[in-house]
Amino acid sequence: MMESGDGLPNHCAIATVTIHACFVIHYVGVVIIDAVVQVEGITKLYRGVPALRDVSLTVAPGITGLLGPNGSGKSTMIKALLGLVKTQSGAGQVLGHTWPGDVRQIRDLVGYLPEDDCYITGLVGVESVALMARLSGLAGTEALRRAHEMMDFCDFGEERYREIQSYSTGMRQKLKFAQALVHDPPLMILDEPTTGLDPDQRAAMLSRIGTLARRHGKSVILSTHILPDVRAVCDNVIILVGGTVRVVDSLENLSRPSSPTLHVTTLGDSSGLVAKATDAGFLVLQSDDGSLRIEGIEATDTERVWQWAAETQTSIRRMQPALNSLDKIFMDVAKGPQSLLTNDATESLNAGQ
Ligand SMILES: Nc1ncnc2c1ncn2[C@@H]1O[C@H](COP(=O)(O)OP(=O)(O)OP(=O)(O)O)[C@@H](O)[C@H]1O
Repeated sequence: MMESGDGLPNHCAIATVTIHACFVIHYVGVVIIDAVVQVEGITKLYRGVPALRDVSLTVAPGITGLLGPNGSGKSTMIKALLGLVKTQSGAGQVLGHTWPGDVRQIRDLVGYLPEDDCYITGLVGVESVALMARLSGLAGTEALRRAHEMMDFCDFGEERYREIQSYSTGMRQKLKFAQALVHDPPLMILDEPTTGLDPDQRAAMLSRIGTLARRHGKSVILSTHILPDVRAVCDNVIILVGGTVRVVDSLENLSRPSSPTLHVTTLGDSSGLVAKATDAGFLVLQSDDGSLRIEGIEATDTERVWQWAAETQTSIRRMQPALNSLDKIFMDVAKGPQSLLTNDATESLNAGQ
């Protein structure tokens, strides 16, 4: 079997191209991106207590970060989409299938990595992945071949022949990932896939997620508390708080400051530069680490900053357009009033309908 250069076999690439074609409709000169998930009015009560309150959301193709404080309803939302919990209300579509009516077909098209461990004691790693392949309809030899391919993609060596009970946390996360991917689904729903991973393993996991989305056209819903992971790979962000959707927007939109701002890191004293920028009418904020945010100045206007630095003998180490901090957005949203931010992904989808 030929490979596509990143450990995934070519049939995987072909399948995802085909799937992608189903979700991107070309009209003359206009590309309308269809939604991967579009649901409305989902309410889920656990013994009368709401975990999801009239949730409506649209997930565009690409990688979407699903964020929220503990208990905000992320896992319940995922389980609801997969029909693993029954909801009191809600309707919509997932990958073009009616939700919740066609939930069995939907499950066939989704690779789910649950938050908790899920394996059968006594099996070795590759047997466990092959079992998942067989459960999703592949015949014995093909299931085993595919399981090995997925284990290669997840950087398993000889450990694939060890019993899973002996696996480290990182290996168990990789195993769940291989299990979720083995049937080549167009949509992956990953619940905390990097929890418990060391920095190298975490980077490798994020790189795999990026590869699946960018090279193989898969869509990913990534539920996580780790905001740098969202910054690293996500295109869009959904924030749930108290069972309601507070934000659905692209990461690019959320990151863009309300006015153009430069982030400048200097070596040593920067007071001269601060004075020059302030005299020129710009608001300058100094961070705890000593770096500066010069607000109101366009990224194309860096010449002026270099000039001020030269005039005040300030050494600039780095200068780049400033981004809003995802941590701050998250904290503001989590503690703030009902603030539904606009959703450029949803708007572009709605505009095309
Ligand atoms: N099986 C259950 N029975 C009763 N209540 C539940 C059950 N599962 C979840 N809940 C409650 O529903 C709410 C949402 O929980 P959920 O696990 O969906 O949140 P979460 O955002 O995934 O949390 P975390 O980030 O901690 O995993 C919480 O108040 C939780 O206690």
